Amino acid sequence: MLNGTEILTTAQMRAIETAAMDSGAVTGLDLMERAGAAVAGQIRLRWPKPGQATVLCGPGNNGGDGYVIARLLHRAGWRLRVLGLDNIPGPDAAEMKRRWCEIGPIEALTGDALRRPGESSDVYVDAIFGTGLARPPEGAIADILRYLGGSGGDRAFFRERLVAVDCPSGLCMDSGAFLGRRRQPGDYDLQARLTVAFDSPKPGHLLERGPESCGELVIADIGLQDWRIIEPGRARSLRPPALTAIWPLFAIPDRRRMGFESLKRGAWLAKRESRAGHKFEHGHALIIAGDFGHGGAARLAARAALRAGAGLVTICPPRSAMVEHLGPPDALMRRPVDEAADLARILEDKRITALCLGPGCGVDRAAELLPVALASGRACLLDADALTALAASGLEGLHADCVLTPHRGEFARLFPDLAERLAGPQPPGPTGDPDQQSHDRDAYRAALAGMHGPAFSKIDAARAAAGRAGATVLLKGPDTVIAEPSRARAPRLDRPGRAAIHSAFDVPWLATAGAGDVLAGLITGLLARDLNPFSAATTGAWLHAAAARQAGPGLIADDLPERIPDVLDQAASGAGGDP
Ligand SMILES: NC(=O)C1=CN([C@@H]2O[C@H](COP(=O)(O)OP(=O)(O)OC[C@H]3O[C@@H](n4cnc5c(N)ncnc54)[C@H](OP(=O)(O)O)[C@@H]3O)[C@@H](O)[C@H]2O)[C@@H](O)CC1
Ligand SMILES: [K+]
Repeated sequence: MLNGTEILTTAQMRAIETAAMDSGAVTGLDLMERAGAAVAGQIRLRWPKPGQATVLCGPGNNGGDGYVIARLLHRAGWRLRVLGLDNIPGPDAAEMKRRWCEIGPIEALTGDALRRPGESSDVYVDAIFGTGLARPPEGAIADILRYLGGSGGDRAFFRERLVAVDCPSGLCMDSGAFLGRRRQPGDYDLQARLTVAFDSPKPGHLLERGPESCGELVIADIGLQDWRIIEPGRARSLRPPALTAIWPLFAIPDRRRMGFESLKRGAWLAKRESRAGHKFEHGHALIIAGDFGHGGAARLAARAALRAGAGLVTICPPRSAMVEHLGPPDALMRRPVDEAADLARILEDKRITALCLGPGCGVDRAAELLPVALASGRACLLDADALTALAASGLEGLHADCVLTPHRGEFARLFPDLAERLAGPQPPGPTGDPDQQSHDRDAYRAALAGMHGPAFSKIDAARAAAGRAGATVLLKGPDTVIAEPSRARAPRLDRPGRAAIHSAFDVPWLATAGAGDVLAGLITGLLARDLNPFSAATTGAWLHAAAARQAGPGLIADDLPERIPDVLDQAASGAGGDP
């Protein structure tokens, strides 16, 4: 069975919906009715006393959901204003529109109508665009979206009252970017109080602007689960390869969907921990440290590697910095490494299974040791200064057992063109000029080539980077994306490997000095234990945020490794649904 962690791209969602309808078991009308009922139900939960609602309906099926919501709220005693377009939508939305018209009028969906004095509502339902948004909103609709985002000075007013159907309109569900806008937080970006999405989270709910714009995210079950499984027992849906999300599930109301992949993996880790065995069966990790006075980063990494369950961990500073590492933990071993030859000698011991290079290392030292580390063929976690050295070497020597953990700045040093695409404006939408439109659409489609959605996403960037590096890439952030290179025998750009999103927007205190070093150590420990690079990176990211969640605000990086036993314990006992 699939679990609540799987996210679906908009293309996968459409494929599943089509498969369900083609089977004859449900109709599009059934699905739309369920979707609308889910949103109306969530509104009634939060506003138990019927009030006034304004429902804004767009040209497609998202608008169709809006007409259902209007009908169901009306039935529950709400006063309704429905604003819509005079287009002829697809058959399901058209039928829902017809059913609403038997109840009440539809006003034109214009900024003037929305702004009309004396028409204030308790709830505004944004059913303008959903997963079908294909290009930046323009004209009257763009004006409406800006107004809902606060261009009239009412930002706080709408933030309290806006309920988004499937997603806030204008937000690209494959990237979390507002189409046609700058990637940075912009003025008048829509911010909903509540977003009710259907069946599964989409990448856009979890990436970039998505989490803030969606507000509280509720995933509503609309009965599509039978069409999400190709092979029983495998959490894979339709091609392109599934994305998995490891994320805090506090917003998902259905507890049955709370068993999730990382929790299971945590339980598995803890189980392995309790299995009797020799320490070497759990691997041996080397953590390279830097000059005197810079050893804290490597010590944090070493402590984390121990907590992640590596059988042995050795920290390797230069001889002159040895004294800095003489304190606890006593479980840590120490060996000096002054130059590349020292490291090569240590690596003659075949029992060393992984090494971590970068935290507090210094760029020159990292550059000297990097070729030996890579040539050893051991699993390598490369972070911080090692990434700078790697960028200078043109990614030379990387192999499939490497994990790179760049933040945005390091990513830009390693993959400047991808970073530029990621930061740059979205492909422009067609202009309002009818003579220009077909030309613009072609240009727009051309600009989309090579992306999996309407905008170049962090997933696209991480996947392209992993493909280029031939290694697993973990692009850090509150919306960490992890991508592995294609596992096809000959790497193919059109057959990327797995990707995961780890959403940790709920633990802002994790952005603290040394936290990245702990993450590097956790992943190194897991690599040492022979987890494959993708699993080590995703599990490490989850452990890291779970430990931060346990520690709470006021966290310093030193606290993180100490929380790992509790996280594993809870995972093993199946408790702590919100690890
Ligand atoms: N998946 C499911 O299981 C279920 C999905 N359901 C619902 O369906 C939603 C998806 O519906 P959808 O595919 O009709 O897309 P939607 O978001 O309504 O927009 C498409 C319309 O907008 C237009 N358009 C696009 N961009 C534009 C622009 N910038 N400016 C102007 N127009 C623009 C586009 O026109 P076109 O590109 O064809 O010219 C088309 O007419 C989904 O989010 C969910 O709410 C539920 O009902 C049932 C279960
Ligand atoms: K919407």
